[in-house]
Amino acid sequence: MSDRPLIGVLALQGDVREHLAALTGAGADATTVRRPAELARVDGLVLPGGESTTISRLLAAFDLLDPLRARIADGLPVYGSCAGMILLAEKIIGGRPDQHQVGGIDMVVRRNAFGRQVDSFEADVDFTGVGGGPVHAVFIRAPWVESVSAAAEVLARVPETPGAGEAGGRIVAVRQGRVLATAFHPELTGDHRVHRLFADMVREA
Ligand SMILES: NC(=O)CC[C@H](N)C(=O)O
Repeated sequence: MSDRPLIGVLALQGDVREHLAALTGAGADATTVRRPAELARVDGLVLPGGESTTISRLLAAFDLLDPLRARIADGLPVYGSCAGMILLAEKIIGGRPDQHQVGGIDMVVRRNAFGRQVDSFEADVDFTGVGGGPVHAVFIRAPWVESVSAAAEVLARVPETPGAGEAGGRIVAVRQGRVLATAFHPELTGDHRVHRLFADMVREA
């Protein structure tokens, strides 16, 4: 693997530009992925935040669903933020009946867990594997992880502060092998440490 891996951002819907900028800031080459041929040439892939039902529908319409599942089974490193986390879950609560799961992490994720769009939520979370202090986590109509199997590693939880309410202690970052997911959006804060962690996972793959 070269020092600057080529990392794709799935560009069907969602905050694609922000992930491209964060990946570049994290020392990777970044490119958009919309077709199977583009998926085939990347060393890693980001599934952005956005709307998971829409992205799942477009994945099927663009003939990317099966190729993406196949590449993940083959060991492609993938990072999903928010809607991307939902897509990577084996099982979701609160999904639409026609919503497709990409899968990759043996976890159950609850959609829109923190409340409505207006109730976006921010917290500083300790993130295993990310040095340099807590990560400022921005949650926007975010999911949280209800449960993970022993195959998956919990990397971050919402701190149990009085203001956190029901969100306190919830799992919001998970890794299973080469697949990483966060319920929040590190691509929105200008802090590239989570993207650097992912770029390192791609270099190691
Ligand atoms: N910011 C986000 O990615 C929100 C995710 C969205 N609520 C969904 O269910 O897909």
